[in-house]
This record gives sequence, structure tokens and C-alpha cells, in this order.
Amino acid sequence: MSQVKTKEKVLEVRDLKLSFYTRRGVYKALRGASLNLYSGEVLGIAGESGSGKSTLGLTIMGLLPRNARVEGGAVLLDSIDVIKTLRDYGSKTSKFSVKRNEKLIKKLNKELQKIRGKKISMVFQEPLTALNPVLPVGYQIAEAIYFHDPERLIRRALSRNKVTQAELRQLLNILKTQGEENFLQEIERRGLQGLDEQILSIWRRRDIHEARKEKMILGLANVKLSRVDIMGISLVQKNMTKFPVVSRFAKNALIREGYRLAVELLTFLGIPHPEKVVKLYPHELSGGMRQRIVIAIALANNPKVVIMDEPTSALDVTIQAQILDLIKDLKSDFNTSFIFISHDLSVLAEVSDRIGIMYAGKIVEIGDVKEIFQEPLHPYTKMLMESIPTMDKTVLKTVPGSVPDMRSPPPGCAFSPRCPFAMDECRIREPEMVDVNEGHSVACFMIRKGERT
Ligand SMILES: Nc1ncnc2c1ncn2[C@@H]1O[C@H](COP(=O)(O)OP(=O)(O)OP(=O)(O)O)[C@@H](O)[C@H]1O
Repeated sequence: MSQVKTKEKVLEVRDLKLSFYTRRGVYKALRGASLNLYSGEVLGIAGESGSGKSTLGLTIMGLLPRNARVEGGAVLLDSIDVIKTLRDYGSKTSKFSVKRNEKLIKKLNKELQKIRGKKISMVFQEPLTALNPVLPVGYQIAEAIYFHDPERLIRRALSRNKVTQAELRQLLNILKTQGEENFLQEIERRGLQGLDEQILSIWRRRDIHEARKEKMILGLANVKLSRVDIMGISLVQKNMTKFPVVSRFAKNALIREGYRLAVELLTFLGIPHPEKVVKLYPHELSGGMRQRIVIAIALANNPKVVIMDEPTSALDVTIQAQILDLIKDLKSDFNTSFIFISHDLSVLAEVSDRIGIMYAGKIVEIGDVKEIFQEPLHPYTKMLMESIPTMDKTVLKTVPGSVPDMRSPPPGCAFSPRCPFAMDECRIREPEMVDVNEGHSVACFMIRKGERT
């Protein structure tokens, strides 16, 4: 069994079909896309421009324009069918109405409010559009946590308020001598939940000496809440935040705590001087820094799935390399799975555990990154691999032809008009996905079950 297959499945996209209704015709952007995402992995999605990569990512998030009709399939996250509302309408109606669809999208947006940003989040290519220009970045991270999980901020603030320096010394001792598991048990026994993440975020830092870490941890006992903050927190706890003035007053106390968490997150993401950075506005930061902030917001609530759509394409190569290194670290340190969308295969090779190749709205090959690069099976994947620029290539190959017009994709296998191996069968029937190896599947008539060309 491949390593990935034994892991827990966190997301399933099943036979997803989606069209865009425009004045110029109906674009069949997704024509039965399927994939599984497993815990703690990075699944790369590659394909030429127009193959439906972004549409796939946005559909998983339920972020669809009013002209998008879900014709069939499912997106299952934690056994919640994310697109049920739209699919029920799209697959039953014979005459599609953009207005009616818009109403359903609004309803879906309400349904997904509690999931987006908490269980699943997305990072786009351009960080400036994702950030609010008139708010400090720390506030934006804090607000993302306050919106989804105010209790977490309350736990953090109250536990720190309660703990004494002597207790912190004992906890630190347990952490040093008995390890994290015993430390967490002790935190629970003492009713200090919320303090664990604050202590561990300091303890796990790689940039400072142990003596400094100890000092910082003991210093947590000195950061006490003001009376005003305690009042604000008790208003949130008693659910008395219906009135705008009360709500703002109560929110302030927790946003302050959110800022502390933002500093911890940014430290973890390798941002120097995080205490200063949280107070800055997006325009005061560089492109790479802004993208790190967006990644921090996406990770703030420990989501199960993060979708990254070309997150490094707008950055120069050195910053791109730093962000890719960061993503590699994140997957081992956070309990999160990533879908990484990119047209750049060399970028995907660096970060992905598995790769899915998309063509004309379908995944045509999927497998472990090594197999896809060393033993690609689908003719399209092979041609894509040959088009990767390397030092020893003097002539750069491209995939001949262009992506089909998605208003009338070719019958049979959509790649057949460009495929040098196309047979009669390919122009009539669509090949199904077959498993050739554990975790490696491909949709091509040349490859039958267990066979290789
Ligand atoms: N809102 C929309 N209205 C109409 N057609 C759309 C819309 N969004 C996408 N499409 C069409 O859907 C198809 C898939 O587009 P998509 O952006 O998902 O591809 P992509 O693989 O992400 O490409 P790129 O790498 O260029 O972003 C394209 O034919 C595109 O023209």
C-alpha cells in the first residue's frame, strides 16, 4: 500500500460537472472531475490554462459566480456535501435561470460561512486583493479567529490570567523532562487549556536559545488582563453582544488576544519582527510578506484543507522558493492538507506528495509525485513533462495544438485531436480512470488495468 492511501480521506470530489452559462454559449468547465485528498498531504493540480484548475478550487470552496451551474457530482468535506444546494437546482432544472441560481448561491454562502476559513480556506495568486487595505494585518488575522472561534481566544486569555509563575515553572519542567504528551495532560488536569498553545509556540521556536525560551514562557504569567478586558470577555461568554456598542467593546478585548496569536503565527511562518509586522498595513509590506500574511490567515483556524491557487506565480523566484519551503514545513507542522494549483510543474514537483493532471475539465492522471514525473502514463502528461525547461535542453518542446473550446469539447477522449497515439476508439468513447498501481490512476485506452505502455 502506498503511504498516502492508508491516511484518512479528508476531502472527496466525486464526478463533478459544472458549466458556465454565457451569451457566447455554455462552457463545460468541469466534465466529471474526481479526486481524493488525504490528511497531511499536498496534492498538486497541473494542467494548461483553461483546463479548469481554478474552477475546481473555487467549486470546492463553494465560491461560484451566478452563471455557474452545477450539473452533477459532489464535494464531500467531513461528510458535508458542500455544493448540494446548487447541484439539486442545477441537475433538476431544464431551463437554467441565473437569477434563481444567484439566490441559491447566496443561500449556499450563508451555509458555508461557518466552514470557510475554519475547515477549509483558500490562498489566491494576488495577496493584495485578499487583504483589506485599511486594516493592519494583525487585525485581519485576529478577526479571522474571532469570527470562527472566539472561545479559543477566551481560553487563551483566561488561562494566562489565572496561571502563576510557580505553576509555569512546574509545567516547563514537565515539558522538558517528560515530553509534550504529559505536558498536555497536566495542562488539562490544572484546567489551563489555552495556555498550551502559547507555551508550545515559544518552546518550538528554532530561532532562539533555550534560556531565552524559558524566560519568555515564565513571562507569560506577567501578562494579565485589565478589568475592562475581563468585562468584555464575560459579555461574550454570556452572549450579550447583540447591541453594537457592547459588541464592539467585547470584541476589542478578544482582538487584542488575537493579535498575540497573530504574532505567534507569524513567528512560526518565519517572519522577522512579528510584533512590528502585525501593526503594519498591507501596502507597507513586500509581495512575499503579504502572501505569508494571507497564508497565516488561511491557517489561523487550523483548517482541514487549504487550497492554494498559483500562490507563488506573482512572486519573484527567490521569494517563490522561500514560500515553497514554508509550505513544505507547514504540512509537517500543521494538521492540514493542501491542494496546490499551478501550471508550473517544476513548482509542483517541489511541494507535492501527489499530482493530478487536469485536461479539459477532468483529472486524466493522478499519482505519487515520483511516479508521475518518472513514469508518466497518459500521453498528455508525457508531453507536459517534456515541455518542462531544464538546463540540458537546447530546444524546448511544447504540447502541440491548443486546449479545446469548452463549449463543444471533442467527442470521446478530449485529448484525442492532439494525441499522436489516438485510435478510433478514442474518438468515440471516453476512457475511464483505471488503477495501474497503488494510488496511480490514468484515463487512457492504451493503458488497461495493471498494464503499462
Ligand atoms: N465566470 C466564468 N464565466 C464563463 N466562463 C468561465 C468563467 N470562469 C471560467 N470560465 C471558463 O472555464 C474554463 C476553465 O477555466 P479555469 O479558469 O478554471 O481554468 P484554469 O485551468 O484555472 O486556467 P488558468 O491557469 O488560466 O487560470 C475556461 O474555458 C474559462 O474560459
